[in-house]
Amino acid sequence: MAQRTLARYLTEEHRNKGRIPADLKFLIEVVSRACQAISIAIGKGGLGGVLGEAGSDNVQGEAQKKLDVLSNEILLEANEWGGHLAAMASEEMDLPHLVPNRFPKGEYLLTFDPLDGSSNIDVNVSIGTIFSVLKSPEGADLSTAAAAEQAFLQPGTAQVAAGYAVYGPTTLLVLTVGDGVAVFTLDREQGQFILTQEHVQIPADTKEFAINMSNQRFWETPVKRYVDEMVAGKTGPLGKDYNMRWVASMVADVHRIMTRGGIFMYPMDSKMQAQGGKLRLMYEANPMAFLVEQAGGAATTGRERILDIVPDRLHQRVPVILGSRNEVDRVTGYHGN
Ligand SMILES: O=P(O)(O)OC[C@H]1O[C@](O)(COP(=O)(O)O)[C@@H](O)[C@@H]1O
Ligand SMILES: [Mg+2]
Ligand SMILES: [Mg+2]
Repeated sequence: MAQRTLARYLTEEHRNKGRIPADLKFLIEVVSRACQAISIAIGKGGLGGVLGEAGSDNVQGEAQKKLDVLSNEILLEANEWGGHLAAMASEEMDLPHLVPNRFPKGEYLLTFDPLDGSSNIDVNVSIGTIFSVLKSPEGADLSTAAAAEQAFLQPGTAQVAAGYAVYGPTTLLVLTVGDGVAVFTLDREQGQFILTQEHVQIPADTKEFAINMSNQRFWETPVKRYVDEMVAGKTGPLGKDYNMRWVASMVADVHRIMTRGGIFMYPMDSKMQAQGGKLRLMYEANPMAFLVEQAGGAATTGRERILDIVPDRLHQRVPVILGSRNEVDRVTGYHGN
């Protein structure tokens, strides 16, 4: 049987199922080509001069790596002439980037974390790109970058597509257009993403959890209780032994959960109370929550469904608990919900 490329999958979603308009299909293809370019840059590593610090800070006060900056530029450049977008927003930019007037414009908004897992770049561990697509609201003020921020402030339920690329031993693109989750593997010789899995389902139960345990003393009581119970294993109230994994690249941790289940938590803690959490809503939590729900899992902050949050700013941070449904429900229940 002929290989199903990303382009073919998207054409089927457009033509046969009527799920996505042609514009969205082309936009996703452009994003996928940018991810291919990022994958190639990463593959060169020290030979390509892409490792190390950029010598600058982003809007969140985090030191940027060369690859954070390069990946951001690749995504901006690839998408601005594509003709399907009105504006883009990124972890690495204070304000939205408007598509310049010299290029054709479209009705979509794209947000991205160009390079996720920055602390893993220089140690050759899996990293990724996360993206989310929204529609620009009718009559949105896109006259200036500052005014455009408002157009992005839509809940995750408004996403029309979301995905991530994981740059690991293989480069994968994991995508949802609201019709389940599909996984594409980059065939480097062909320069194409090929469909390798469809209808991804996250098992409802798991024996594997992912959390940065070094924050334990800062967690709130419900998360402390839940992790204590998992660590107690067979001798505790959950009655089974758990294993722990923490890659420290959200993309890689979420991908493991997509593959074999598990629960991922970057919960609220007392160090982060003022900033609202660690992970960013618009380009980390929302796209991952959309993907996880489409794969039958659940995603909450502990207190509410992530996709229901109405953002009040572009770089808003939120606590994140996602993965196997029964485990997410359990710890969300411990928060009194
Ligand atoms: O260093 P920590 O506290 O383990 O945090 C790891 C988390 O931070 C992140 O790296 C944040 O993403 P960025 O690298 O895009 O800033 C997540 O991917 C990951 O889950
Ligand atoms: Mg990130
Ligand atoms: Mg990043």
